[in-house]
Amino acid sequence: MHPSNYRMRLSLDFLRIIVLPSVLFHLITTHLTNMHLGLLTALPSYLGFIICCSISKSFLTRMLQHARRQRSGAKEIPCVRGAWPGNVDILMKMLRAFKTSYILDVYLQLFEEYQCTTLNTRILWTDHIITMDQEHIKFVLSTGFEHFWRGRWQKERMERFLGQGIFNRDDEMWRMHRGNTRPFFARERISDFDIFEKYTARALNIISSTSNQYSGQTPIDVQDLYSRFALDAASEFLFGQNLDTLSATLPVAGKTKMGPKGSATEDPWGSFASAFEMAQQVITARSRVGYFWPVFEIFRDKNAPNAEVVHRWLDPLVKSALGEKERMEKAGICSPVAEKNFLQHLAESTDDSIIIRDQLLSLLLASRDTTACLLTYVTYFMAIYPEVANRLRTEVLEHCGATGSITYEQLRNLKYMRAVINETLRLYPPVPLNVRESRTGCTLPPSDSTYKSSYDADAADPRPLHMPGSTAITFLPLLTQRNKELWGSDADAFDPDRWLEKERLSRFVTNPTMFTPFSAGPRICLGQNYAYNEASFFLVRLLQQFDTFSLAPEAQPVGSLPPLEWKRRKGRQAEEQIWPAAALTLFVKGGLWVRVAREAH
Ligand code: HEM
Repeated sequence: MHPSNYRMRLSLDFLRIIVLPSVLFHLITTHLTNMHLGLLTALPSYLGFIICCSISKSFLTRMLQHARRQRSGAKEIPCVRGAWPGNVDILMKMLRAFKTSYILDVYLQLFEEYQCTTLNTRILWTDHIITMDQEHIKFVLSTGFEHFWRGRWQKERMERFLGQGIFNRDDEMWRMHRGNTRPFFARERISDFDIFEKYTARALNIISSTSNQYSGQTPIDVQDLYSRFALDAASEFLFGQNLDTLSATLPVAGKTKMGPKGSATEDPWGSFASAFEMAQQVITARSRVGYFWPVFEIFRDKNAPNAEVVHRWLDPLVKSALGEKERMEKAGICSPVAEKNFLQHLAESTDDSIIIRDQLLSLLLASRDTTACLLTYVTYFMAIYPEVANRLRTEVLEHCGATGSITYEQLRNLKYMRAVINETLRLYPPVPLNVRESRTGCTLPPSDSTYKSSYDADAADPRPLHMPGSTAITFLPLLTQRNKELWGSDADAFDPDRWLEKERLSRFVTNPTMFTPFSAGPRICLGQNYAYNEASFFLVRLLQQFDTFSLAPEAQPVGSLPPLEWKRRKGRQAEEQIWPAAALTLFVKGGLWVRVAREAH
């Protein structure tokens, strides 16, 4: 069934779970037993039979899973035991926590409670695995790649927005996209910094004029600015046209409303950004509700209006690329791949405008929100740790001077800059959680060492674990990358030196999958080096011009400052001065409002 047809899927489930058992019950009572049910007894009897069928099916599935486990010598993934049937209380707790708790804390609490790093939440009797286990994440992404795919449920949630793009397809279609996209991230393409130079200059001009360079009085939402910078640069890099969002209306401190992620401006660009972000929020909300989300969208696909706004921006670009291709074909001109941009190359590979548009949108999503997130959190750290900004600036001035062009080699020599970027990606990975689905049942390797010395005998049991088939697995790099067992007792602290000191770095060198901000295995991020270059380039220019960054909490929109109760909790949340939140990618709720200035002359 096509993933966009979620209503049909729901109807078939209704038939399977409710209608079929009812028909069966009717046949049994009327034809086999000649029972006559009165009005009062009919409803509870039918209901009872339906529930019995579901319980029997669940029991049978568990028996089969047990047999498979016995055969493979694997143990069962520990299961959350809620107080209410179907773990409904756990579902309610999670839904509440997603609104007010620190990012992913609700999962961390479950892992701590059950003393394990992989758990089955079994909400509404449906297996759903969550993991922060480094070994299991490595298996899902890399060593056991063939056992997993994005799967039916994820496609169903994302179809209306991301359609047939690379993030929403598996197998043949994914391979086609990956093969088409990879050449555009070759070293020579991503080391040409002209595009970064152009858009960095525009973004820094905005900072200068908005924040009044020498006094830095006016706060600016840098998360919004970085999103525009990343999108404009990516649009020129990918399809040779600038979406020119840096020229559109900017958010104004104290006056701008809070959008789905950060600030929301009221102009055509604002409506695009809002729809783009809202679509991600809708997908996230669907995954939180789980398998039954279509029940809440029977009459209205919540992503239809968002997709429409976003498509309205992209469709003319696709049309023009297909038109250009036709003209070139008629004129008998065939230019080599090296001379084409990504959109032209995509148009060469297919005439299907929907596939082209979906892939274009996927790449815009990949490049805008992730890079903006990285730059936003680096700026946050420079604001709360001025010594980090000073050390960065000293390195920049030493290797790149105060002006002049920047080369790939110069960026490579900025060791402290790379350490700051990595440390930011460790604590705030732009993709903090992700989901896959098992194709068939398989065996996960034994858990990592986190709870090996636990008092809980089951946690210390070194056997592998049985992963049921057709089951979703949510993995949480943000928690793995803050795991004290892997990173040491100071795992929650921002300390770029852990990437520079040989002994501390050896933890990661001997075990690289404890740090996977760009994912791992066959689906590893294609834009990794592009992102490192872009972020480093931007930071060099930023630090050549400015040296002081300070948070402006009074400019944050109402409801976007961290709740006071976080102060009483352990870990980073106790000292957090912003509210990290996630909707596919990580962001700062309400935007990151800072004053940027130049004190030194
Ligand atoms: C700091 C910046 C970035 C981070 C942290 C990041 C992270 C990731 C992650 C975690 C994935 C795996 C997603 C999944 O499998 O579900 C991914 C995939 C991908 N990323 Fe990035 N990304 C960044 C920047 C970029 C940029 C700038 C581009 C392109 C302009 C890009 C293009 C892609 C593509 C095409 C994929 C899909 C790969 C596939 O499925 O085969 N990324 N990225």
